[in-house]
Amino acid sequence: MSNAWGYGPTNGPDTWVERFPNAKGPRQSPINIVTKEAQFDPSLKPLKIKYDPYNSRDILNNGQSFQVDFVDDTDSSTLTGGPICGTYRLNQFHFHWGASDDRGSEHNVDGAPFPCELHLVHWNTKYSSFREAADKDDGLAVIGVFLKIGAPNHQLQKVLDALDFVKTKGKQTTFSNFDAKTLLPHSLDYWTYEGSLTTPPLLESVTWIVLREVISVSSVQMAKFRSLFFTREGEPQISMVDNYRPPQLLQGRQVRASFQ
Ligand SMILES: NS(=O)(=O)c1ccc(C(=O)N[C@@H](c2ccccc2)c2cnnn2CC(=O)NCCCS)cc1
Ligand SMILES: [Zn+2]
Repeated sequence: MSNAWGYGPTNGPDTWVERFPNAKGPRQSPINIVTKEAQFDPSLKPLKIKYDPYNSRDILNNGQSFQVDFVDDTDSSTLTGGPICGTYRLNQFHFHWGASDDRGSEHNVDGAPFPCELHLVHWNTKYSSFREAADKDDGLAVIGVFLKIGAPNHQLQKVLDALDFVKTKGKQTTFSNFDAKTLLPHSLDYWTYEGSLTTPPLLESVTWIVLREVISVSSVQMAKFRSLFFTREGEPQISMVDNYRPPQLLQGRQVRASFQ
């Protein structure tokens, strides 16, 4: 039975609560980040990111986005420091984007969306696997990076060139030797808050780390994202666009800033 949830008119974010009651939970993501209300926390440590290109394995169209999966059976690609305790391993990265450049990100900043948002997904090694960590309060940490229309991004282009081989749901191809660190901006200043997965099962297990500095993407490159399909080969084609959940209620949560 195919994943019933999606981003269409009959299975989109407003319908998810029917099968995934977490949708109404107290720590849902994404959110709108009101920069003036984000309090600087001097106790927050700098992010320490160590990614080994050797761990990148394949690229997959999972019918909601495309993701680059990493081998995560050792501590060779890890996130430490920042707001988290202990060591989190990189499991995958993926993106969310719009049908046009005026929307597409999941988090908003001062009420404004970006055309695209990158998520680098990590799990806490105090648990034995991503799946075991996925439903624990401190199980996951996701780094969010906004993409803004500008100069072509040559590191991103390596990922986009592989999309020709994963056009439809379920397609995957080898994607080795990719250094995910090359997708990060120079500054690792961030906002952080306690939230959730932004897709079903919407588990409230994510420490969100949203970078303040954006990376660039050209309009031509955005068109490449939009050349993918939600649907399987041979099915009536539905373009993979607008695969983002809108901002959710803060419900009293505090957003902290690592910078003044
Ligand atoms: N957008 S986000 O960064 O918040 C995010 C990060 C990771 C996951 C995820 O790994 N989800 C899978 C999962 C498997 C086992 C336990 C729990 C969750 C799952 C469940 N059904 N399908 N998937 C695949 C899936 O959703 N992959 C992530 C694609 C992002 S659109 C989802 C969202
Ligand atoms: Zn995501």
